[in-house]
Amino acid sequence: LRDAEHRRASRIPSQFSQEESVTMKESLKGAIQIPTVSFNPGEFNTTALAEFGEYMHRVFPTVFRTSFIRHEVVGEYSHLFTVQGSDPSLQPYMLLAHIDVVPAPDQDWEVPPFSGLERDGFIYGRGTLDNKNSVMAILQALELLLIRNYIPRRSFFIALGHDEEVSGAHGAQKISALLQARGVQLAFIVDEGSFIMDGFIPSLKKPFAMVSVSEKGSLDLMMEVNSTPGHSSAPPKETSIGILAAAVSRLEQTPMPNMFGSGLLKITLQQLATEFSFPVNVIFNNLWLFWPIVSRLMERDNISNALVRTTTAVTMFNAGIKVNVIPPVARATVNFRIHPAQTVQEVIKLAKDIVVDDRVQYHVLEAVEPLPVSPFDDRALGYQLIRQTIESVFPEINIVVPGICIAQTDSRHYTNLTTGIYRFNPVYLTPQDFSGIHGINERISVQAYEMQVKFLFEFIQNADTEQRPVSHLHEL
Ligand SMILES: CCCCCCCC/C=C\CCCCCCCC(=O)N[C@@H](Cc1ccccc1)C(=O)O
Ligand SMILES: [Zn+2]
Ligand SMILES: [Zn+2]
Repeated sequence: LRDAEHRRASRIPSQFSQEESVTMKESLKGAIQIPTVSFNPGEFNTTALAEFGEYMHRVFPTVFRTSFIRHEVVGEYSHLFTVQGSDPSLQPYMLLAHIDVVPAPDQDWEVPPFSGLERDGFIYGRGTLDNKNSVMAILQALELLLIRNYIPRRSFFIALGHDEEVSGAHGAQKISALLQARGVQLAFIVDEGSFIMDGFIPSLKKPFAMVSVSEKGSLDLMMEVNSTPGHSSAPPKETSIGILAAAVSRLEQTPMPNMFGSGLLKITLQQLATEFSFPVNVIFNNLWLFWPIVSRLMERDNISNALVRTTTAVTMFNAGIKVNVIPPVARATVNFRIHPAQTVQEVIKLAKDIVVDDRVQYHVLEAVEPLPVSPFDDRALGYQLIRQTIESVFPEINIVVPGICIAQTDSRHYTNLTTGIYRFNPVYLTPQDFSGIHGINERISVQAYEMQVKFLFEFIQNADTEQRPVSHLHEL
């Protein structure tokens, strides 16, 4: 008990000076200005990635000169930090983020995407939400803690991948293998993949925090139709293009089954019920009765639809060689995002059953099963630490709920090291902000970024506990 009291007394308050606040936002702007773009698997801006490594040394000097922090470059441009805690009996955890960004053509942006310009309290640029905000906030929080002479009790790792946007094969996958070879097992991981949701449910005015405890899988299915080439003046009834177009159209017109009944979403909505007024609260509290209506309503919007089913997106279509030649081959690639209650094999079978055309051949280009659901009960240390930290840093947030990440994250490469994978960025996100991720005018407010640093500053200290924190939010 004396130890607990001592720790409480020696806790470092998350207050930053004016000068520190200015420095942290300027450091983020500098990070945005380095165009660490991933174009295709194995095709990166290596000059920018190397520059980013040097930049981290420059803006976080204390992190790099601290004796109990080991820094390693993995896969040429990814970074692994091992922060040695003072108590080896506590199982380590890991914070994840990625350095690379998707391309951003200048066109349509209000400010150039790699300018890091500040306008009306927002920092604009590619990576401000996905995911240089996390890279910089993690290291910034650690730098500020170290300056205040902080020594962690619990060891932790920081893994910064350089190719998340094109698979993570050279970064996260290599770091994962390295840690496995060292016999590391983690208590939990925190990665990107969810936010404090603001305005995503029309009848819910108050924001809520969603911590994603699972993530959808994916399947890139290439469909191919071959036909005999010839002169276009005497065409066959159907060409390879026509056959394939009809096949992909059938896929688009026939959504995969609604999995609302067998998913985590029911728990998400049940836990959210208290936030709604009558009659929605009654409906969400009695989903055993109302789930057919709710699941239908969720299909209406693209984002909530993505939560209830495996989605089908025809993303590539290539065919034809000349205006007057019957095309010998037509190819289309369909990107399915697999609901956690389904498997890759089930989705392939469903797709074939929808197309029902023997002339179509199928090639699996890439397939990833959905990730298992990480524990989110009262004993789940990672989940409860996130919840506790939200409670102290964002006291205005009434509720923290478990959810599903509709995209994929680098965390999928670390399932060998832990069963506790939590995806959460402590940043408010509106549907408009969401459209900036991989879109145009991606931005973060200066205040939101400082709150993210504050969250991590608190979280790292909270993780020094040996017990799971007691949850005060949302008692069932
Ligand atoms: C009732 C609750 C409503 C809540 C609505 C939830 C809305 C979703 C909001 C935010 C989710 C943001 C996720 C951001 C993470 C993006 C990660 C990403 O883009 N990953 C890539 C990885 C990848 C995969 C395959 C090839 C290359 C890259 C991706 O998934 O495409
Ligand atoms: Zn990302
Ligand atoms: Zn991304």
